[in-house]
This record gives sequence, structure tokens and C-alpha cells, in this order.
Amino acid sequence: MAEPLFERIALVGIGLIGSSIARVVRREGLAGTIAISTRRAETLARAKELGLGDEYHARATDAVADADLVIVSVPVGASGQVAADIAPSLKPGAIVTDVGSTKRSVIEQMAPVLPEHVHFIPGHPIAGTEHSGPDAGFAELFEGRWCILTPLPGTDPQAQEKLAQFWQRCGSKVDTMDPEHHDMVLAIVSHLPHIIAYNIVGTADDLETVTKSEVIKYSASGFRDFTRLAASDPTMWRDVCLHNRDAILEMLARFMEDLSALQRAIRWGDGDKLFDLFTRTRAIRRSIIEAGQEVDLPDFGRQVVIHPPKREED
Ligand SMILES: NC(=O)C1=CN([C@@H]2O[C@H](COP(=O)(O)OP(=O)(O)OC[C@H]3O[C@@H](n4cnc5c(N)ncnc54)[C@H](O)[C@@H]3O)[C@@H](O)[C@H]2O)C=CC1
Ligand SMILES: O=C(O)C(=O)Cc1ccc(O)cc1
Repeated sequence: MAEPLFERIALVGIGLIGSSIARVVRREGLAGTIAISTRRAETLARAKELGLGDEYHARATDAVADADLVIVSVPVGASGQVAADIAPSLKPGAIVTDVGSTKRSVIEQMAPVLPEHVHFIPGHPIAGTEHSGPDAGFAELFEGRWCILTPLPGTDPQAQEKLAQFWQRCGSKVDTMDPEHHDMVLAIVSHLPHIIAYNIVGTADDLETVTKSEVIKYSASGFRDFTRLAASDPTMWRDVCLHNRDAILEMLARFMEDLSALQRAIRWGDGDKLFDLFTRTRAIRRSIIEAGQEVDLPDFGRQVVIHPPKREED
């Protein structure tokens, strides 16, 4: 087993992401000690039952005391409160990071309350599922997935390099990005798809002419894919919507304009327009597969079917 990267890692929040980190840290021997803390006593007890760490603390201050790396894995709306709680107990020189799906808001909440003597380096593993809680995590979650760091100006390059190494040893590829740009990119590739999924499943649920049992019975795979996303954690996604408001509204405006154009093409029978758009979007799917970015979700055993190129006359 390689040398641990950190003497003591503290995990604040032990849901899907926190528990996946705990599992991979244990598997790869990345920490001398894993100290866990979370808000609810039952979740902490479950983490202990699952043997996710070495120490379990009701108070986050006790978990982070003397930690070299602190990872905050809570819904983004709780980041400021957690940062304020742990601030007085952080060791000088410790690296403090997070995994939140939005970055500008997390920085605005955490940076002002963290002491100057720690290295605060925000992060976001682009890896997850629709499940939540400590039972949902798995050590392979980050394998081959990107982790984006959004360091603040003046960040210590050695601390940044050490955090990048940490994520690489968890199996991730690491990129750095400006927080505003991160929030724009994620708004289109992750936040909007979830919002659209919540919306379409809600629309189906509200229909009077098609019954709920018909929706369940006849749901084609397209609709089923939406129901997976729409089963994601409500607290987490409420917070993402509220904390990446501007970028999401910008992308939603673009989306609705394009949807109106699509609606017009359908209304006026503009087959060429529909065909052109569908051809262009199909190429994006191919690029994702070629770039090796398609994920096989272990709990679904979903297989990727790559269709042969479509003939002109089809
Ligand atoms: N679920 C996903 O697919 C992904 C989630 N993320 C981000 O990771 C973070 C955590 O998400 P999950 O692990 O999925 O959520 P989760 O719901 O599975 O776990 C959240 C954890 O935070 C704790 N918590 C909640 N409020 C707290 C508070 N005020 N103080 C202390 N602990 C608190 C909960 O007890 C739980 O242990 C979120 O910021 C989310 O945006 C990032 C990538 C993927
Ligand atoms: O389950 C899915 O399809 C996801 O998109 C997971 C996910 C959710 C939130 C993130 O910030 C990153 C990844």
C-alpha cells in the first residue's frame, strides 16, 4: 500500500458523496485516520455501522480538529453554516475543500468565514447518482470522472497540487476552472437536465387524459431516463437551483427560445428543420461516447447502444 497522502482526513457530511470518498480513501489508503461527522445522529450511527471511518463525531469541530484535509460534502445551501461551525477548530495549514455542485455561491458562503491560516480550495467531482445517504456511496464512483477545482486567486500551488493528487488517487481526472465559468458549464450540462426532468415528470403526473398507471405501465426508455434524474434528492436540487440562479436562468431562457423554435417547426410541418437539428444533436452523443464519457451505472446495468450511422433515405 502506498503512503497515506494525509495523516487525518475529516469528512463533514457522509451522504452519497462523503461516503463514496470515505470508501475510496479507505480502499486506497489515502489517510492515516478518517474522522466523520454529520448533522443527524442516525446518519452518523449508520456510517459507523457501515464502518466508513475510524472516528465518528457528533460535532464537526471534533472531527476537523488536527485534520490535514477537510472535505465538506453537504447540500450547497448548508456550506456557510458548516464553514462557520468548523472555522475555530481548523489546524493552520489544513486544506479545506468541498464537493458542491455550484461554486460561486459556495465560495461566497465559505471564504469569508474560514481563517486565513487554511488553504480553501473549492472542488466539484462530476460524478454522482440519483441516490443519497451513506448507503448509496461506492468506492468506484469517481473512477474516470472529472473533478473540477476552482481555486481562488493567490492559492498556494503546493496545496492545490496535493488536492489534485488526492482526487487522482481517488480515480478522477482533474481540471481547474474559474468559478463563474464552472457555474455556466454545469448549468447546461447538469442543472438544466435535472430541471427539465423534474418538469417533464411533473407534467406527466398532472395529466388528466393519461392516467398515472398508464404513465408507469407504458413508460418508454426516454421517459424512464427522465424519472431517474427526477428521483434525485430534493434538498440538494432545491439548493442547486437557488444557488446557481443566474446561470440557470440564462440557460433556461436559451432553452425556452430553442424549444419555441422547435414547437414552430412541428406546428408548420418543417421536416427539414427537425431533421437538421436531430442530425446535429446525434453527433454530440457520438462525441461523448468517443471521448469515453459514457457511464455504466452499476445499479442499473445500463448498456450503451451505439447505433450505426443512419442512411440518408431512413
Ligand atoms: N448527488 C450527486 O450526484 C452529487 C452531489 N454533489 C454535491 O455533493 C454535496 C453532497 O451531496 P450528496 O452526498 O449527494 O447528498 P446526501 O443527501 O447524500 O448527503 C448530504 C449529507 O450532508 C449532511 N448534511 C445536510 N445538511 C447538513 C448541515 N447543515 N450540516 C452538516 N451536515 C449536513 C447530511 O446529513 C448528509 O450526511 C452537495 O453539495 C451536492 O451538490 C456533487 C456531485 C454529485
Ligand atoms: O445522476 C446523474 O446523472 C448526475 O448527473 C449526477 C450528478 C449530479 C450532480 C452533480 O453536481 C454532478 C453529478
